[in-house]
Amino acid sequence: MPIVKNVSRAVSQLLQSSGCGCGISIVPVRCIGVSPRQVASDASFHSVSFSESDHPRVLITGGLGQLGVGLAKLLRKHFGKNNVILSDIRKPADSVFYSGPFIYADILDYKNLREIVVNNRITWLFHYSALLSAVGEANVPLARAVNITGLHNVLDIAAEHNLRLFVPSTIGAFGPTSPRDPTPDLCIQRPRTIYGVSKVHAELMGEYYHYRYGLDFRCLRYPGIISADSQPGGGTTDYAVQIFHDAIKTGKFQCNLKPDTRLPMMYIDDCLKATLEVMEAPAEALSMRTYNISAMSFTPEELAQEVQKHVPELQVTYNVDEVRQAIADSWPMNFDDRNARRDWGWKHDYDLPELVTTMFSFLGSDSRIAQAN
Ligand SMILES: NC(=O)C1=CN([C@@H]2O[C@H](COP(=O)(O)OP(=O)(O)OC[C@H]3O[C@@H](n4cnc5c(N)ncnc54)[C@H](O)[C@@H]3O)[C@@H](O)[C@H]2O)C=CC1
Ligand SMILES: CC(=O)[C@H](N)C(=O)O
Repeated sequence: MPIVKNVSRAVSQLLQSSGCGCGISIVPVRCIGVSPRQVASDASFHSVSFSESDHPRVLITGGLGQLGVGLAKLLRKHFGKNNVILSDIRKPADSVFYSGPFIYADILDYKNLREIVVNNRITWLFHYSALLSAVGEANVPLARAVNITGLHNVLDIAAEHNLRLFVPSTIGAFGPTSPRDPTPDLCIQRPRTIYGVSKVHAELMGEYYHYRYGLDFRCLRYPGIISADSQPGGGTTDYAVQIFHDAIKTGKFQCNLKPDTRLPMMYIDDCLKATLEVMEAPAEALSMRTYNISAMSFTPEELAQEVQKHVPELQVTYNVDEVRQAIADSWPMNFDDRNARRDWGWKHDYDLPELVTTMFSFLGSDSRIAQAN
């Protein structure tokens, strides 16, 4: 197990430091055996270790989930196919495997992860591995391991190798005692899921490593993300993806949340655009290291009405899943993202009507049950 040495020295340095991460001589990040991993004082933390003319060398962890393949595609367009490595513990589909570099990476295996970062000269890391809200509640020990222990591994490797690190957080990082309409960046965060607790932990640890060790940590709190060509991984907002597939395949959709459950949502292109933009933003522009981002907010009933404009025959019924409903009832209804808009120019492209039109054009309206009949 990892041991943090020199605790008293580290604490006294922390208490003496101004909080900007400057002026710290040697910081033990994590020590194993006789090979302490250290971050030297003269490391250039706020700029990544590639020259301006070079592209970053990117690693995406947990890249085979709902968001990772799309992120790899976007980043490869910007930085070149071979500069972006997708990784996961699952076997990739042929289309993913042959679209660019893929590697096995278990974030719980510290040495393997470090080897990948070193051998591939990684400079930017997007840490997407996680267990989402509903699957997390179904397996708390695994969620704790992946979302918390895995994050610790990633943070230490990022600090040790001077990486720019992106870790997504979520609307799920808030709880029933947070202001819910709207939810600002800074407020009470007392989530009631292991997913939420682990994400608050990630926000705080990332910011702590930033102020304490100078780690270039960047974090966005994503709303529920809606995508056409990738499936959600077991969250509370999954219904908002499933409705499109069911509308097309069967013309019937059974929703597991109540019709009036309002949650912030976003189309995947906006989410990935924001992720790249915050990673490219100059450090001076970032007054914070964790930002809410927002695009739209709707209830299942409102989404169904918009979907019915495209599939008028769609029948929607409600069979509430108590676990998901309790989670959704504790989450923000609207997200206040004014800081992201002011600091680095965040602006979404998709509201509800554009989202629904885009989803149907992706999924192919020809195959709609309504038309097939
Ligand atoms: N999809 C959404 O609506 C939202 C996602 N996020 C965050 O964005 C990130 C990506 O989300 P999704 O792609 O939707 O998640 P997902 O659940 O679809 O994919 C997560 C991936 O992590 C991988 N994974 C699990 N254990 C691992 C391990 N030990 N080592 C390496 N990989 C492991 C899984 O195999 C899976 O492919 C997550 O951190 C999630 O919390 C935040 C808010 C909303
Ligand atoms: C909003 C999220 O973080 C995710 N989609 C979930 O529902 O767990």
